Amino acid sequence: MNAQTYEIWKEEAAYGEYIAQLAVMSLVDEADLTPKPGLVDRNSSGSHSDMTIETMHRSAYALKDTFVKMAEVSFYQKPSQQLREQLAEIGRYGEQDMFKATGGVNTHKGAIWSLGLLASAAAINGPNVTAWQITQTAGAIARYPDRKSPKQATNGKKVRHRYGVPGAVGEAQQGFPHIMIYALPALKKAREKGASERHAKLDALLSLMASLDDTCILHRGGKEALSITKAGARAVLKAGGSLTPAGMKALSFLDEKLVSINASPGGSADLLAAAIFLDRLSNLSAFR
Ligand SMILES: CC(C)(COP(=O)(O)OP(=O)(O)OC[C@H]1O[C@@H](n2cnc3c(N)ncnc32)[C@H](O[C@H]2O[C@H](COP(=O)(O)OP(=O)(O)OP(=O)(O)O)[C@@H](O)[C@H]2O)[C@@H]1O)[C@@H](O)C(=O)NCCC(=O)NCCS
Ligand SMILES: Nc1ncnc2[nH]cnc12
Repeated sequence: MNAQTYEIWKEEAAYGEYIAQLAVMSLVDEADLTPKPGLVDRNSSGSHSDMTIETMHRSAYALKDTFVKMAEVSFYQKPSQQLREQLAEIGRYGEQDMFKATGGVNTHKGAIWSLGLLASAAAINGPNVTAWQITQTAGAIARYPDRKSPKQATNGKKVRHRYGVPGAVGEAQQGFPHIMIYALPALKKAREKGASERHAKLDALLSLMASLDDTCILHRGGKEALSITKAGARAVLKAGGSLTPAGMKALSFLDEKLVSINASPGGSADLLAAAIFLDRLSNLSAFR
């Protein structure tokens, strides 16, 4: 390796590491955000009898190498069939690492998918790009088929077929509209109102829950659970969001309701982590 190649290699390795660290930090931030309706947080396990905050942390840290590898295979690439299948293979190994770290519990399967595509897109585009450019690139990768995908039915596949919703795959293929139209604007709006980071993230989560057709909720509780979730999240936002006492009361009511029907907005949680990742990447742009 000559000196110039070594310098390029060093910069790429550092940027891949930076992207992966941001991805892991975003997962940890999402897990730590409290109180979240129906989800694992620092106060409770929500609707999940098999997960705790420690499980979420272990899972997030175990995924660091997966995100590093996804970034590394993406430098100097464009969205392509080959890249899609390389990411899918790394993603499937990542799922195994997650199951090893959690004792077989599915904590972040959806997040490996969404954040994996965004980490790859971030590596393709390099520093100082907008969230829109990254989500568009990620969408272009997701539109290539994963020809080696196992044929067995997943919860998501069953639910997509039954209710005709786009699910995690459609969300990515469309360039993550729920992040661009709901989560990132909600973060911005709350900050403009002077909200703390915690309240801004809670409002971003609620804005996702109010509109997302979350296959995790549909699988566990069907259409009724999804309507309850969307209406409950809208009620919190209508009451002024997590910043106001009335909004917090409505949030606590929604949490109790979701736990009582065993509903979990796991898809919204994943998209919140993805929005935090994009927000950090475009705000920090500290990498030189
Ligand atoms: C392409 C895959 C994402 C597979 O997707 P598929 O639709 O086939 O379904 P699932 O296996 O069900 O996974 C989808 C997960 O995505 C999250 N999600 C749900 N709705 C949306 C949405 N509208 N937009 C974005 N994301 C969404 C959700 O993940 C969270 O929930 C999981 C926990 O749920 P829980 O009910 O507790 O646990 P389960 O095990 O599902 O249920 P039980 O059996 O216990 O009852 C947790 O993972 C959260 O993250 C959905 O679950 C992708 O997985 C795939 O193909 N991977 C292989 C390789 C690959 O391409 N990798 C990535 C390359 S970049
Ligand atoms: N905080 C959380 N609780 C439950 N499932 C999740 N999936 C992703 N984040 C989650």
